[in-house]
Amino acid sequence: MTTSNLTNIDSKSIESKYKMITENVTVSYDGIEAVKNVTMKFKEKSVTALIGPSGCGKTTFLRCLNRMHDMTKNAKVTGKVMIDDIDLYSKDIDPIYHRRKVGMVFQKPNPFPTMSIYDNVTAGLRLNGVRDKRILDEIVEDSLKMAYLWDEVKNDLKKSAIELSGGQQQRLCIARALAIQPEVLLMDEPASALDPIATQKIEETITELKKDYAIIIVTHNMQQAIRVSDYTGFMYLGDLIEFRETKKLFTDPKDELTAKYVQGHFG
Ligand SMILES: Nc1ncnc2c1ncn2[C@@H]1O[C@H](COP(=O)(O)OP(=O)(O)OP(=O)(O)O)[C@@H](O)[C@H]1O
Repeated sequence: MTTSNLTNIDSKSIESKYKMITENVTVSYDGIEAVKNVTMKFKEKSVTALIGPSGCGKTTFLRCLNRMHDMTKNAKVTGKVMIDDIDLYSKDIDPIYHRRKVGMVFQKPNPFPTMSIYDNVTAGLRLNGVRDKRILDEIVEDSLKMAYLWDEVKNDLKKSAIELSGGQQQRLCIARALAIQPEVLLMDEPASALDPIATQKIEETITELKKDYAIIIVTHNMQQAIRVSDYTGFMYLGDLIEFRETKKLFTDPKDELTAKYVQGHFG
């Protein structure tokens, strides 16, 4: 399928200010393309959802946005991923410095199991040489507040992270990602391992975080995309089929495949 990605980008999106832009991103595993020529623009202070059937390339694409494929031996990425006009894949940049601008939250909560809540949040900072206790304390409080976990754990920061509930662990992982002060937050099905109440909390957290961040979220759950996102990209077999404001994509899809998918004809 060769749908032109650019023609299906909503014209309103193009006028706005973008935090991140991908240009013709292609990812192949052992020479087989899993993501094909994807061009997308991610606005500041907004949530963009990536939807599509299993295996369509959502996670593969998301992982390009912070160069996570650098660690996958059989993966090859081509194209550009621009953050504030700097190409993350340019040979002239320090990938570690720029990768720090992009935080990631995974499908399953993955706090460091042997560490306390406090140490989980500060792990990345300490790795980057921050030692000042006063600064660390401040960042712990700010990050946990941003992740809407502070009130539940403020008196228990030395408690082991694995003593938290699944939903709390996921919000701790969000706090850990925020502690290194990223500019973009990537979330790969952040609520799929959680119960409905924890899911609601994560969705509320996402809605609050978008006041400060560009958030890109992969989700299987179309209702979740409708609830939390401003823009949605529908992918199919590695192609970006349609990318528009969420409301429009779900109520007035331009592409027949998108229409079939959002109406639940295949999944
Ligand atoms: N490390 C890998 N090596 C080889 N092929 C891979 C690898 N990771 C993913 N793939 C393949 O790439 C394609 C896209 O996978 P990806 O996980 O990105 O899809 P997805 O849309 O996120 O799926 P799901 O919704 O099931 O998580 C699939 O065909 C998958 O089998």
